[in-house]
Amino acid sequence: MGIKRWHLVLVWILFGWVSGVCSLSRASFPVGFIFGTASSSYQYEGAAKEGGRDPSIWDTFSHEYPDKIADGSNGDVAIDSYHRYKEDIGIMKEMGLDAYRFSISWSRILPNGKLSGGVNNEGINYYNNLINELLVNGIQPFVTLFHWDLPQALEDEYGGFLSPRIVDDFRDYAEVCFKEFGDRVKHWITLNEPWSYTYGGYVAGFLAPGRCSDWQNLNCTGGDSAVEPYLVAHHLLLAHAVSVKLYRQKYQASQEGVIGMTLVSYWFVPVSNAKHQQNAASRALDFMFGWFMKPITIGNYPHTMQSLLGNRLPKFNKMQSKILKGSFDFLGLNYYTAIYAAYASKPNVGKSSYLTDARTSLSSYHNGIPIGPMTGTKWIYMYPRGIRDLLLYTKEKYGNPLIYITENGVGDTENVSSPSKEALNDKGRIEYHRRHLSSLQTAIKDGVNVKGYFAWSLLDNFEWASGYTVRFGFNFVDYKNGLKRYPKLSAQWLKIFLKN
Ligand SMILES: N=C(CCCS[C@@H]1CC(=O)N(Cc2ccccc2)C1=O)N[C@@H]1O[C@H](CO[C@@H]2OC[C@@H](O)[C@H](O)[C@H]2O)[C@@H](O)[C@H](O)[C@H]1O
Repeated sequence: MGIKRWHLVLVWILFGWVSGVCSLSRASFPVGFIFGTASSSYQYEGAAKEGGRDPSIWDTFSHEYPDKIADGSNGDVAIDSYHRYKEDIGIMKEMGLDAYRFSISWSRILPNGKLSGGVNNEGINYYNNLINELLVNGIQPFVTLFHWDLPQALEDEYGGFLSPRIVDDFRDYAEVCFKEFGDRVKHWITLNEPWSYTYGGYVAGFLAPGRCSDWQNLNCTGGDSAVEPYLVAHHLLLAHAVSVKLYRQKYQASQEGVIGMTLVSYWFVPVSNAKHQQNAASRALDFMFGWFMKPITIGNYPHTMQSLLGNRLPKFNKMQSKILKGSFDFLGLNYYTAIYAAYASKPNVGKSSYLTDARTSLSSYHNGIPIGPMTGTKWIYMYPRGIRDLLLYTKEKYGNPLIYITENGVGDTENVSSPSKEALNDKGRIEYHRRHLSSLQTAIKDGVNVKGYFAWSLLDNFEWASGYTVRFGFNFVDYKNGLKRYPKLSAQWLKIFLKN
């Protein structure tokens, strides 16, 4: 019996359906949806002692405590983007990216952190050149003002974000950036992941300035994990709020840009449907995401934090609450992974710490089973559903704000030092991003107001406590041979994704 005409039609329809379902691409997203990559100044620039830049706390931390960095490295040279930004922008253009998220080094603009210390014109020139090169290549700049590299001078003078004095200094720094770059920068992000800066720098001590309670035996440089995290977060929020107020009052009308903050959160999965376990997951979300999202939405901290922390949680006065409330035009959201949350009772021994304040126990495993497939990064288990769940939660709990996914990505820890076929064959990264983009597409269909996605990261770079031992880039950087850039398989995949 010959193939009938209707057989061919059926095969054609089936092929179309299968390829439509399996072949996710730019066309699967709304017209105008922005695709970009993200980076940060200390992780990419290098030129630590060039161009008039003074040290940040990361220069000090990595040099004074090399044992806190997996390979004892630092960002003195990093991947030399300070000198190679034109080449790197050429890579973005070749890949077909729409935008580039980068951060400004505060101590490259204001070397001693304060306006009174003088503006470094070489720093202004560098970022003008970077912004102009992006624009002539049709790439939108999304600019983060603070991605953890605080001027060391402010840490020395008054303890950095431990002091309320940081609020005015941050506002002055922000104003220099609005003034110098705001005619071309239309998307401002005040802070990157205030939770990570606070947790890593003042609770667990693995990020600069490396503070935590002595009794936690984490080899910290001093500190108090029960008090300092809440002070630092309070001042980060106030620094954000006064800068947004300044931008809106003095620059937004003429420059027509928008301003927000980037938060990171795990998605927390309760270990069972029992009420006390669901409450534990909700508390965990409050202590990581709500800690910052509630203040910028309603002007105060989550009730769970207020009731569990009492006087250890600073209070906002009326004016502070007023300028915090609604202090974002868009929310930047960084998502990497999910984690199980279970109820934990108040520890009857030992002292208080952020680590135990939420009365939750967190683990990537439950009954010996991981929450998702392991990846090349020890704390990242693949859980793409979590990006959708976190977005739906934000939509329902916080009034469906405009959101950009400002970071999503995964690192490889294979001990590869040269651009071998194996090193460039990063199928795991393609799978990670494809699955998270598919989940993001579902969230958009669910009505979440998300308008862009930035992958972490364009290039392998200095990964904080992991140094150069973890590679997140779509492009391989050969640290042993002139920092040459090589596209990985994922760069080819993303280029095709963006073309269709
Ligand atoms: N790194 C973070 C969040 C860190 C939150 S803390 C997280 C949880 C965790 O267990 N670890 C690993 C860890 C925990 C304790 C001690 C040392 C290392 C983390 O780093 N966010 C974004 O992630 C990106 C990827 O982060 C890497 O993740 C793998 C880590 O090994 C590496 O140090 C870190 O840079 C960074 O490059 C961006 O600058 C940053 O905005």
